Amino acid sequence: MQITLTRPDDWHLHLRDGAALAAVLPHTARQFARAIVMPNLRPPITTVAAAEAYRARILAALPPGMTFEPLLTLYLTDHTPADEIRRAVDSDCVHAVKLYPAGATTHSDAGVTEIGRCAPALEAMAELGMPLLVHGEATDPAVDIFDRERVFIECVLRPLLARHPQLRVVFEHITTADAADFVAACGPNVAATITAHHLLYNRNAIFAGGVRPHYYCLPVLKRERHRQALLRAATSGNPKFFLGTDSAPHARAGKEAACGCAGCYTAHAALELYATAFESAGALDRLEAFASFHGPDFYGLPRNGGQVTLARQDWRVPETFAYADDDRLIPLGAGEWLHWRMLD
Ligand SMILES: NC(=O)N[C@@H](CC(=O)O)C(=O)O
Ligand SMILES: [Zn+2]
Ligand SMILES: [Zn+2]
Repeated sequence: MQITLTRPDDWHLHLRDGAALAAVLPHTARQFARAIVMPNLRPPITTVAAAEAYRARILAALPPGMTFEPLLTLYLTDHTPADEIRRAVDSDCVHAVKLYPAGATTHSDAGVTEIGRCAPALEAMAELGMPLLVHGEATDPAVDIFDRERVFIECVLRPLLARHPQLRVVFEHITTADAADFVAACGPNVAATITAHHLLYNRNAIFAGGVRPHYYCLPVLKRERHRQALLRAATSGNPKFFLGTDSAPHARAGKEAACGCAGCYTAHAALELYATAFESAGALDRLEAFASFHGPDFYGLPRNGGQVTLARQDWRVPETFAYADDDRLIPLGAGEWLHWRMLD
């Protein structure tokens, strides 16, 4: 059995830089025509000039013969000027601006401390139609980690949309029924990405027989009720929900540590993981729209030409991949069997 899809895109991806970039990029470029590339480097990508330089490094790291279009993003700070938004709109390179609440996740320390400080940039974005991508978690350490997304909706996102009703927003990597319901109830200017791992796993995966750092990401996996709500949203056919892997590579030493980094690496088998999730819901026929149509339609970009084929075929995920810093990269599902395989 095989399924053929219009070539998909990844609307939320971490490619890192340098040797790490060179290690992970072929996995994504093999499956996806384009990806929205996150700006949380050190230092973060806060200007169009920095985004253009990063785009050139990504293209230079692409193995000969592969094609891939990186869609860059700017990292919003308390001080992003409206002029930088105008430059981004005029560029062919930058397609969105990313809100990291300061302290919410990996490399977010330069992020936004108080969203009110971003009013000039947000007004320009609302006026010019530049999408705001949101890591939606409350950062008050008193808020329970499993409640951070829900609290963010009420304390930040709902008031933000009330102040800027035209603002185009992608609520990234949603993890709760609350977020899925919120997005579904908003106007067509609000959409969401959903990762494969949040469709496949609930929070038990982090603690199955012992602590499993490779299942630790942010926002953290939630309880089964939420996973089921995400699966319903992803397979609903609603164009507000689309594919964004949040594939977030970290060297093994950074993950398997007393204070391990947040992020799951899924680029090695992204489509296979999504196909597994959609099949579990009896909705393989909805995968193409989620993976290949809803994203470009929201971003106002053309859908891709070309196709990819997935075959019902058992294969074992490698235990590790080569990475940077003389270390290895542990993929999600390392050493486990998958039952779908993308054909070359
Ligand atoms: N998702 C993660 O757990 N980590 C991401 C950052 C992010 O997307 O929040 C990373 O850059 O490692
Ligand atoms: Zn995030
Ligand atoms: Zn991410």
